[in-house]
Order: sequence, then structure tokens, then C-alpha cells
Amino acid sequence: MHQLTLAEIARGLAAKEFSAEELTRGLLARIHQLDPQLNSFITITDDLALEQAKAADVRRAAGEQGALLGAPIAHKDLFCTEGVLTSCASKILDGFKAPYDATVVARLKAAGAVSLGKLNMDEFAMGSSNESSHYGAVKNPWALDRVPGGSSGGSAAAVAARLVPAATGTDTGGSIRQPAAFTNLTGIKPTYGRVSRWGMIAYASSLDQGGPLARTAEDCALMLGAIAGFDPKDSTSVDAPVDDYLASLNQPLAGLRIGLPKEYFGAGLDSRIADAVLAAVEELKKLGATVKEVSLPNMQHAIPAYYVIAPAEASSNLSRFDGVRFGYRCENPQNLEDLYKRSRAEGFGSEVKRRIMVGTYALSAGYYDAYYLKAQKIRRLIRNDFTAAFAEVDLILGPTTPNPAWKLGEKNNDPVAQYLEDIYTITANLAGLPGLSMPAGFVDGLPVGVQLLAPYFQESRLLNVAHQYQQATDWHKRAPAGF
Ligand SMILES: NC(=O)C[C@H](N)C(=O)O
Repeated sequence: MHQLTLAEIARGLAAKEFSAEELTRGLLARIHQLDPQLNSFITITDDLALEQAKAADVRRAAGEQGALLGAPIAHKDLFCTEGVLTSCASKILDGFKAPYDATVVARLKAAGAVSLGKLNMDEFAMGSSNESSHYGAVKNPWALDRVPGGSSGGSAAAVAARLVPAATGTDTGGSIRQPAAFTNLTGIKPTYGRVSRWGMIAYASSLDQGGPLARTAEDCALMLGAIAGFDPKDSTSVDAPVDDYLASLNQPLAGLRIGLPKEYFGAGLDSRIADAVLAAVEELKKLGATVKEVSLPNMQHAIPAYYVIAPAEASSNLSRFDGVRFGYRCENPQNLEDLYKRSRAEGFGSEVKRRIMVGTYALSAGYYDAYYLKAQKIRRLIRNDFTAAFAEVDLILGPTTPNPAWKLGEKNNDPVAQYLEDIYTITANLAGLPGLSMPAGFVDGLPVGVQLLAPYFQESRLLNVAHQYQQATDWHKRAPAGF
């Protein structure tokens, strides 16, 4: 049963081929058996999952029919889950049980999805390799000596290893798309404002967006349909109707205009990844798409701008972790200042501290204009580049990452080397655009991702193109050996 996609599970449950309880028991056993190799789960909620599965079976027996009713999923550990440990993979939140559900969690719960637990990640979502977690690094099921990507590395590893058919993730600078690329999954970062951030522990609030990681575009469509939509509890949530993502999957691609930004195929890109991406373009041409070159001239400034804005917002957001209100508190504080200082010094890991310091510096008097304000101006230029490109094409296509998954530990001593790996994903966050990564081949047995970017709120277009591509190819069906 673990081989089934979310959509296949939905059909199987509807046809009463198996019950939610059977499915849940099977997957929980699989997680206990196989996850010690991967470390993708921080918390496995066996009892709660079985309770939810039984409740879903009761609802179905009473005539309810929702596609996700009884479907197993799991959540990145930065979504608040009522009564369940929510750590953001940080020692500072060790032992913290959220008092309420994030909107994303609540919506999936209401749809009847069964949560199997909480997934490992980079601490506070800061990282591209899932090595900064307080609970240890996550391993890539395609090569256990390699990183699964980050920060949603636990979500990616668990879904790729068939421990759960789909999972939530969040994407501030690529954290859904890059791990999806490294593990042969499909992942979509929706338009900023499409999915509620309520109850999602904030990293960089003007960039963060939640979304699904799954094995197919169809599964992403199913899950996104359940979590997208206006939420009055998130002031940045957009009050616009949600498309029927499943309904548009089967639209033909004839006449689709694809733009290949020349900056996405320049220096730094592994030529074997370039070849795989161009082969995907050929496949899309066969399906009726036309292709032309476009330009995003300000892309070269994206990494410096992102790595000023994201730490600046993080330094503000993370000030709430003071040793008083949540999670970890140092022993024997001598006074209030000592309590703050030591709780934070002992509770945060080194990458988080680095970003708090960079961000505080960038926002400090005298430097604000030179760094933060300038980065915001670059952000506008990047957005303008996309607006100009989308006047000519419907979709932008390129590699998701410049290189395949690297070895565990390889980039640990050089944070900038790791930041540079985000080159193709962060522009979508800076501009607020939706982006999707889909499997498109292998390099030395390691998965390669193709990234698709669309204008605001055109998630249905991204899912449609990825689904059509997946009807014509089978890269996404390949499973890592041993899982
Ligand atoms: N959170 C993300 O989207 C990952 C990005 N590499 C970062 O560290 O900020």
C-alpha cells in the first residue's frame, strides 16, 4: 500500500479496497522500521493517527466522501499542531506543545486527513541541507551519505522513501522546491498570500509560504486544494477564489509559451543538469509548447538581497524566543538579562545565531539604508524582471538547483557555499511568485528537478504543465532502492 500515491489512496478508500485504519497501521509500521536510516520524523504520533484514521472510517461509513478523508500525511515540524510537540527542529522549542493548530493543519484535519507525525527540518527553516536540525541531519533515501535538501528535508525524505504519500513543507527561499528536486518529488510553493501562514512558525514573514510535497502533480493539486484560500487570521492572506486545481490538470499544452531565462543556464550549472532540463523542454515541445529565451537581468543580485532580507526578518521574528514564554529555559538564571542571554545562547544553533546577528546588523541604525533598504529595492527590480518576462511567455522554466544533492557535511563549514545553491529558487520568493519543482531525470543516480514559474495565482497552470509532463514521462515513478 505504501506505493500508492495520494490520488490512488483516495480512489482506494472511496472504493472501500482498504480502510484508513489499515493504511495508517501499515505506514506507521513502515516508519518505525525504516525511518531510523533516514531520521525524517521528529515525532511519530501513532495513537493520534489511529484515532484520526478510525474517525475517518466512521465518517466514510456514514456517507462522507472527501478525497482526503482517511488519507495519511505528515507535517513539517514548524506547523503548530494542537497538543503535539512542535519544535521547528530547535532546542529552544524542545518540549513545546502548540496550544492550537495552524490553519493548514486545521484544514487538512477538517478534510479528514490523518497526520502520522511531525517531520524533521533545518532549524527554523534556515538551511538547504537539513543538517542544522537539533534532532540530527536527515539522509537522502537516494543516497544515504547525501543531504535530502532543506529546509523541508524531513518532508522530502519521508515522501521519497514512501513512508507517507504527501507532506506539508514551507518555502522561504526554496525549501519546498529544492528538497523536492533532490529526492525526485513534485513540490509547489504557492503565490505569497495563497496559503495561510497562521500557526506556521515565522522565519521571514514577507517570504514564507506553505505548500505540499508529494510524488505527483496530481497529489500536489489535491493537497493544495485543501489548504489554499483566504484566512482572516493571516493579514497577508489574499481574499481571492481558489482555482479547482484538479479540474485544470488535463488541459492540453498546445500553444503554451515557455521562457528559458538565459541567466538560469550560465556559469555554475552542472552541465548534466542542463542536459536533463533541456530534455524536459523537448518533451514539453512534443506536447505542443513553444520555447523562447527570456532574460531576468537582476537575478545576479538575488542571493545577496535574500540573505539580507531573510535574516533581517528572522532577527525580529526570533526575538520572541526568550526563555520565558516557550520551550527551553537555561538553568539557574541569575536575573532577567541572564535568563534571556543564556536561554538564547544555549537554545539556538549556530546557523540561527549567525542569521540573527547578520539580520540585527543589517537593520541597525546607520546600516539600514545600506543593506535592508537596498535589498528591498533589488527585490522590486527582480519583480519587474518577471513582469517583463511574463509579458512574453506563460511560464518560465529552468533547473531547480545548480547541482544534485551534495554529501552530508560537505558544505557545513562554508555557509556561503550553501547559500549559493539557492540561486534558482529564491527569486520566486523575493517576487512572491508561485513555483513548482518536478522530477526530470538523474545524474549519477541522483534526482534532477526542473523548476516551473508562473504569474501570480497561476498555480493551476504549474500543476497542469507538470501533470501533462508526468503523463508523458516516468521519472517521477522511480523509487529509491531499499524503499
Ligand atoms: N527556508 C528556505 O527556504 C531555505 C533557504 N535555503 C534558507 O536557508 O533561507
